[in-house]
Amino acid sequence: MTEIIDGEAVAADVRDAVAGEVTRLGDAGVAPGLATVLMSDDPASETYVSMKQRDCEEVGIESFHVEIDADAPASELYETIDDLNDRDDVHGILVQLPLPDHVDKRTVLRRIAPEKDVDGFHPENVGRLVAGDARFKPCTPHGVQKLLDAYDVETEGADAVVVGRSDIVGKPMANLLIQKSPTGNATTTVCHSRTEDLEAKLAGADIVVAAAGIPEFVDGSMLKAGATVIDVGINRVDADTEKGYELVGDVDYESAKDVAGAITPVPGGVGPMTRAMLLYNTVKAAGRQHDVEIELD
Ligand SMILES: Nc1nc(=O)c2c([nH]1)NC[C@@H]1CN(c3ccc(C(=O)N[C@@H](CCC(=O)O)C(=O)O)cc3)C=[N+]21
Repeated sequence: MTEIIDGEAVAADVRDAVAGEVTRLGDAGVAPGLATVLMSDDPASETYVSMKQRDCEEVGIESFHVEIDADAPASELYETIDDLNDRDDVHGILVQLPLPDHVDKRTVLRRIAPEKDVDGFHPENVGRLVAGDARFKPCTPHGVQKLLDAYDVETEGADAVVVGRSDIVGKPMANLLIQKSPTGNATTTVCHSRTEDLEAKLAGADIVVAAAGIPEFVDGSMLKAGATVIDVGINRVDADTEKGYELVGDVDYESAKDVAGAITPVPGGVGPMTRAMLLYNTVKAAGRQHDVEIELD
């Protein structure tokens, strides 16, 4: 029987643990705060940011939201970041991606104080992750790690294939999987758009992390029987539904679910975990900024 990996349930456990730490911070006189910055008219981005605010409310984290006109000059975003960097009540800062074309992402990500970079995208934090001394693990790969751990998926000695090489998911995911740690020690292959024979790479994979951003890119015929399949894709495709779209992953769920040993659904898999790990990083950030020990593993 294929196990369906319940991201909502594991995320709820993470939120419970985070809420406990919010209480501990409160006892120490600290109210953890997360700032979200949205500079985009994209409806999906708006949805994600409002979900993050709702999550904060649920666990008792203060949330602050700044919206910047998508046509505004980049300087407006820089000034916003500088202000948030200086504020004592803001412990984490998330600038929602993607940004408009006239705004240089690298410059923006470097401007966020590394201590408040709860996405883990600042080059200093990327470097620390690669060096095995992460300050903040990026939320999506960290969430995947938590899912694997919650379902006792053995990574040590496993052959893992990450499909996708983005800075946000593919690269940090591969890094975590190869690290010397109880949730690492996997032999990891990273595939991408220029990979010659994806099928051959996937055929031997015990763990597949699909993060290519292409709807239903991986299908069941490519998988090894019993593989653990983690679907990071959250693609909105046009459909005859109330909203006018439906969410599909990077994995063709119907064909994959009978071959896989365990699989994450979309929605309800990795997405809720990404949001939960953002709360986790925010509480960690607040603890460090106020010298309060945070007990989250
Ligand atoms: N600076 C930055 N940090 C991010 O972490 C970041 C970002 N920018 N830009 C966009 C992506 C995307 N992302 C999602 C997180 C959760 C869901 C999520 O919870 N999805 C639900 C369904 C959501 C729905 O119904 O539309 C699920 O999969 O069950 C989706 C998307 C974070 N991102």
